[in-house]
Amino acid sequence: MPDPTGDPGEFDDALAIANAGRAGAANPVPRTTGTGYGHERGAELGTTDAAQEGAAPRGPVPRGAETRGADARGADPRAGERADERADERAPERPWFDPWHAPWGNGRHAPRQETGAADRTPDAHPRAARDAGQAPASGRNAAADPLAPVFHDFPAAPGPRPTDSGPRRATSATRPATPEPEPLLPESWTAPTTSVRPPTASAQSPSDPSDPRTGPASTESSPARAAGPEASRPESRRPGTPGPQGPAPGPQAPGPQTPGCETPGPESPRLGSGTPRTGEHRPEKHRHREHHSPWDVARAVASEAVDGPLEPGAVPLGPEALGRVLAGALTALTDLPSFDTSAMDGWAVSGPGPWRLAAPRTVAPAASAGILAGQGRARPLPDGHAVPIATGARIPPGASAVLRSEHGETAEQPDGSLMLTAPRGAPPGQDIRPRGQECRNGDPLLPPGTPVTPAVLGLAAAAGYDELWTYRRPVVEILVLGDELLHSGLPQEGRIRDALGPMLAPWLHAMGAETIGPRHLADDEATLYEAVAGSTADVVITTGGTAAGPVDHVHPTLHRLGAELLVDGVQVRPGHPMLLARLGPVEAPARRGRSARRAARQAPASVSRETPAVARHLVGLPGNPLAAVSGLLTLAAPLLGTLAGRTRSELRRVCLADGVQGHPHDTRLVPVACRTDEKGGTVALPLHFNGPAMLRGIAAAGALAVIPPGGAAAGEPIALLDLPWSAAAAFPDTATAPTTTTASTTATASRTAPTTAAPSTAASDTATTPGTGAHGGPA
Ligand SMILES: Nc1nc2c(c(=O)[nH]1)N[C@H]1C(S)=C(S)[C@@H](COP(=O)(O)OP(=O)(O)OC[C@H]3O[C@@H](n4cnc5c(N)ncnc54)[C@H](O)[C@@H]3O)O[C@H]1N2
Ligand code: MOO
Repeated sequence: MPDPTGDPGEFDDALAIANAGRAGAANPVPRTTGTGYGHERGAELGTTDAAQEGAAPRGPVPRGAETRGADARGADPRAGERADERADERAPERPWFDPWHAPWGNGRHAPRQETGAADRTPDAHPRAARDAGQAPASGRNAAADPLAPVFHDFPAAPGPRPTDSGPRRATSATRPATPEPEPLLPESWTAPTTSVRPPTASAQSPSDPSDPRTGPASTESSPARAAGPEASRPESRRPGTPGPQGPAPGPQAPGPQTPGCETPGPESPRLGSGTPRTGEHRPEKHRHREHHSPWDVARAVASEAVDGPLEPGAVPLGPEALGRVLAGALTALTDLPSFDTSAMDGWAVSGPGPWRLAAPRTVAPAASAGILAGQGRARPLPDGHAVPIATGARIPPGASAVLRSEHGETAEQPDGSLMLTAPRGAPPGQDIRPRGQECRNGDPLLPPGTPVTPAVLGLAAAAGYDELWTYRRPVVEILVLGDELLHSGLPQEGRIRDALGPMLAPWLHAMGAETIGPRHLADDEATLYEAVAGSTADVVITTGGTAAGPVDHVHPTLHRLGAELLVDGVQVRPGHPMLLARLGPVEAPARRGRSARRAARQAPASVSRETPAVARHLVGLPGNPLAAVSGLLTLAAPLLGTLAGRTRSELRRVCLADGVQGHPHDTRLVPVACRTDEKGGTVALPLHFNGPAMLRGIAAAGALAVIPPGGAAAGEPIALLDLPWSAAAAFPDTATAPTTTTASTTATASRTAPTTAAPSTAASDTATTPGTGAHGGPA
């Protein structure tokens, strides 16, 4: 996990390992310093316990029943595209690198030829240079450099590499001039809703299943279907529930991704509003321009492709609930604490001291002699008496305070009894946690739409829950396409390892989904058709085959299935061939099984018992691995976020530590690592190795920066797509809060989540964090 605090340490070590050191600045943040981004009243008054708990000072608690405490709760576009796309595939400057593999594209180096690089890859390994006796030209101990060549060098001094050899293309020495502005949302743009290109002849010819390179046509891991929860608890154990839709995920599209202030997004195009455009007779490059959706529009379309969350159900309080989203408010089922409780080991005392100890012969408050946690109601304590008591035990009726064991002195009296004295006294209410201090029965604790975290599980248990009413997790079936893919061992004979199969399932889990697969399918249209048509998942994710190559079967298959293309290409790099299609529905109850139907029947009255047939969707991810990640975050995450009931939030913005070249027309998604600059602000460091086929940058990243067409300069605030395992994604409020105080960072913390009025408990114990949904983070 990236360190959002910017504390260098293990993470930077990981970066260094990932990138094998770099001749350059030792610390990227200082290096960029000059780039301009600088552009019932408390019962525990005066006690340590009160301070610990943040309880408001409390006044005297009258002697009597324990319940009294309860009241106190108180350039050439094409050339530009290619150059830009590859600008960041470069290896950063490492003198031991073969010049073919040296960095380029930031104005300092000429681009390498595509073919040369692949052929000479082995030379690029640092070991090759070591073996050849080469030393880093800079004289810098690169191995000791904790900071990595993943970091961008832009802007940088122009000039070709003197050691460059082989054919080169000219590249601009500086960041390319911003191209003529192309609005992200052209007035004429409408969401494509038509079917797809007709199947090609090649696409229709079945592949040979016995092709040894294909491997098994359908290797399936054990399905992990969403089993509807076995709800068996009384309704009184469920939180109140919202309407059938639950918390409406905010429909707002994020604003245009222009550098600068966050601006509200335009009304996103509604599904079905588009003029059908097939462009089937046009060359691919022209068709592309017409069909491709602006990036933020594509996200909005994906988010709104479904009306709302999947059906809610009761799940036991435990791992099964973790990561789901509350379908109703979490309401306290009890006062907390549910009785006046001793906060300390010591003595419960009644009135001002000294006190006669009710348990004679006990100098220390031994367990056998006093009131222990877990015991029932104790006998009333008469005025002027004390009784040993343990932390967590019920305060006996009549007690006015708790005196800590270290604050009392006992002395034996001539009659053999023990007297307890307190040199500092025992003010009423001291070290008593009054009943209802944290909440009263019925108080709202968390709003619907709150993701279930470990802490939520703990709170729910404390508040009396045995199970939680949550939205069902979306089930995603992963279909990995590509005859060239190997599933173990080293790449060989033109075949490569499948990088997406191992990556997607855990990534989807981190996004709150359940998965089936990955299934590895041969490049064969019939196989793909059967797999998609037969899938019972809410969402099918395919990898590869989205383009127009001879074995790219996704479009023809969707055509055969009569699918409705909601997004057919996105103006984003990498990943522009990504797509989103609506498949025919599968009748929901049959699909979801008995337990889900039972859960639907047991829904609280406020929730519709009808389980509507929900359309299934297919997200087509391009085969290039980083392009697939781009598609995952652009299309799958918003769709799954809505299905899971997550609330959308605006993307946080963080200033770039370095400038990033932009694509002339398209949004770029560039892996970044967040760091703290010298002013204490969070900055996003663009990482190298961000080419479409590369995962090295993203593996060291905490987020993807959304770079608008034309690029972004150092110091510009840039929207981030936080990766689901980054702290910022999981806890967007906490992650962005500190940045509001720095000039170099802009935080966006607005929420569409419903909020819960904080219960009127003691001061700082009242914090209720609404809208922790991180849909807008990773989504
Ligand atoms: N004439 C055009 N060709 C291509 C265009 C274009 O606009 N016009 N776009 C390129 C871009 S950009 C991408 S991205 C790819 C997308 O192609 P597909 O989605 O059809 O993907 P494949 O062709 O199957 O694979 C592309 C690439 O990725 C490798 N791959 C595939 N699956 C995996 C995996 N699971 N793990 C690792 N690597 C994988 C595959 O071997 C290819 O190298 O189309 C371009 N072409
Ligand atoms: O880059 Mo493609 O953009 O490799 O999806």
